[in-house]
Amino acid sequence: MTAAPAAALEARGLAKRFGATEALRGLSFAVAPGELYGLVGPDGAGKTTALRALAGLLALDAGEARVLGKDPRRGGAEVREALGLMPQQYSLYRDLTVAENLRFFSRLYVLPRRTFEERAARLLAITRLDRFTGRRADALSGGMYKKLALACALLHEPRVLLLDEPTNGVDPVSRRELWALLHQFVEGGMTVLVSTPYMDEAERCSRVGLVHAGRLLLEGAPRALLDGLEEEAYEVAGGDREAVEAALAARPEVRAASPAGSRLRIDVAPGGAGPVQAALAPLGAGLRRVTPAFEDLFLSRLRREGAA
Ligand SMILES: Nc1ncnc2c1ncn2[C@@H]1O[C@H](COP(=O)(O)OP(=O)(O)OP(=O)(O)O)[C@@H](O)[C@H]1O
Repeated sequence: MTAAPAAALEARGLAKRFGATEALRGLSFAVAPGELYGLVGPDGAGKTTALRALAGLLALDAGEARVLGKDPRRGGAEVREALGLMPQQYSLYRDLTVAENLRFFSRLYVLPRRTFEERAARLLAITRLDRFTGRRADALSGGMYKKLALACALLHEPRVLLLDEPTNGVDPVSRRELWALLHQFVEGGMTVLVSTPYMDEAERCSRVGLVHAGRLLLEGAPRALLDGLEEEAYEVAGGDREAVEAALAARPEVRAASPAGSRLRIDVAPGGAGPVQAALAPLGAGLRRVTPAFEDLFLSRLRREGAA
């Protein structure tokens, strides 16, 4: 008997170059069975390339990908059956209905009819697509389209699910519904790796890896990561924007600044708010302390790495 692998998914020093672009530069992380792990990072960070490597769709230049302890390019049927993938551009048949798309994918997975019917009914119910089975895929909203893609990717009941930016281009209500679905699957014992460019989604994962330029910047449980943030976050309101930005740029305590609607959000070195406030007061601007978010954490770590 072989022992079960400790990690459901493992990326060990993944490296991949496309021409002059180094998409992955030694990316490593592991996802435990039953975990909801978020790979969070901006566009171009290497998230899609990492997911493709784990799905066995990519020849790596260096490093190893493992799914349930197996090389996904050599694991054959065992890996194929265990793994579900929802790529960013999931190719549903746009001129087929919701029900026809599900049936098409069930044939790909060679599911017996009874099994298909039971699973499709359950997936349609939990995605709340059961009222739209006759609607063509090209007439679905962005959120409904993603949910149908998710249902198709789940038809063969994978133990491990890879989702590439499932909430990209989806309205806030559908985003929340998609995350609720992922939590349900994880409660049912599935391992889920999800990539997202939205920093605010990091808090919905049991563990996150912040990715930038093909490497992991930071990894951990969301709350613990935020608690470990050294900088204090503030919002700056009032004053002439240009003058305020110039004053902030001159303050060494200000470690990062980014627009937040009509305001500015800044990360300040511990205890550094006093001098910043003093510099802003003559300009008619002030500071308000806010709860740090993942964006603050990301910017702080980028700056420390000398990448921002
Ligand atoms: N097939 C390819 N050919 C050339 N360059 C590629 C290819 N795939 C990815 N890249 C490049 O590798 C880098 C990482 O891309 P990747 O798609 O993995 O990032 P990402 O984090 O998923 O972001 P996005 O949301 O923009 O896809 C980018 O600079 C991208 O342009």
